[in-house]
Amino acid sequence: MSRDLILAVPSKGRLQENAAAFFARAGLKLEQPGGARNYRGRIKGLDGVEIAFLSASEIARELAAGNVHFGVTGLDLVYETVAEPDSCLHLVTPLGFGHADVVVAVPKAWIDVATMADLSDVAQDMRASSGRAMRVATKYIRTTRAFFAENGIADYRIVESLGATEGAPASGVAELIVDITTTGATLVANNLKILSDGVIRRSQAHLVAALRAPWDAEPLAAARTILDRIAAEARAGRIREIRTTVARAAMLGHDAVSRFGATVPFGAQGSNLVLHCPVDEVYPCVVWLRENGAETVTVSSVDYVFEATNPLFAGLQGRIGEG
Ligand SMILES: Nc1ncnc2c1ncn2[C@@H]1O[C@H](COP(=O)(O)OP(=O)(O)OP(=O)(O)O)[C@@H](O)[C@H]1O
Ligand SMILES: O=P(O)(O)OC[C@H]1O[C@H](OP(=O)(O)OP(=O)(O)O)[C@H](O)[C@@H]1O
Ligand SMILES: [Mg+2]
Repeated sequence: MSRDLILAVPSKGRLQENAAAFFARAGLKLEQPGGARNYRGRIKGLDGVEIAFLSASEIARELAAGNVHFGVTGLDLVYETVAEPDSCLHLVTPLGFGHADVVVAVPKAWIDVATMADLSDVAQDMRASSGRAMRVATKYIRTTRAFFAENGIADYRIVESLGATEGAPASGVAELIVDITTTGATLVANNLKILSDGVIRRSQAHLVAALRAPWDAEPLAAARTILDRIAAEARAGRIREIRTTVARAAMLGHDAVSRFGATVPFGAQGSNLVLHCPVDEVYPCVVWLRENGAETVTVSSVDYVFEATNPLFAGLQGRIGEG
């Protein structure tokens, strides 16, 4: 039996390119031998990992079943597809792309309807006047049921919609919709508005681990490598490296920690000072260094910051065995 770690990556759609770019930035180049129609791949130069190219919603299902160890998919799909995600999945880290909100949207023409409480009144009025249930078009069935129940709305009917959901109210298939939106352009084009308390979930792509997957020593070791690289890339992205030569370098380094949240990764040696400074604090830190006698200060981006500790792997390790 294969002892490989199986990593599921979107094979198409919005998340595909971003996912491949994300792993590449972490030094993990996904290889798909045989082209886009081959649904198995590897990571260049890293043994013990098999890539499964699947659709984003399939990835959520495969994670819940424990058929893959890691997967990249949207939180919207995780919560829609999996009954009790907290018991079988571990969210390793958000990935900073694939942002979309799952929302309740109604026709703009409903000027008196702005909140979920108003929508509850609509459902009652509709039942009273026509004897029919209010209809909600969506593919987010589990998500809709849970959110409507939380808001005390019970008298409605879901019309399952697998595409072009925003068109449902205009075509008379449903009164309102639950769907994802990113720019809002599709809602506007279809004369729909989001209820003020109708944002059900803010979603983005996550790296997710399956607690029920077979976490033998080999896949666990591969996970450590992958997460080491991802953590190093993420750390590097949050800082810039500041270099200068200055009198009292050790003391200034010490002060920079409390003033700017910087770190002094290699300690101060003589008058050489190297700081890792949070991106937003870089310029204030440079100004302060010059005020304290530094003449030339250089700032550069760093590709990776590897540390002895790996919080992403520690987080995963802490949960394995729960599934
Ligand atoms: N503007 C967006 N529209 C759609 N999905 C988005 C958007 N932004 C981010 N996403 C994320 O991408 C996920 C996958 O959407 P996508 O449309 O790529 O898949 P799909 O082709 O619809 O998948 P399937 O065919 O399995 O239904 C969404 O569930 C969401 O998490
Ligand atoms: O707020 P916006 O930026 O306009 O994006 C939202 C739209 O994008 C998605 O559809 P997609 O294009 O993925 O088509 P699909 O319904 O076939 O998945 C989603 O279902 C919305 O319809
Ligand atoms: Mg889509």
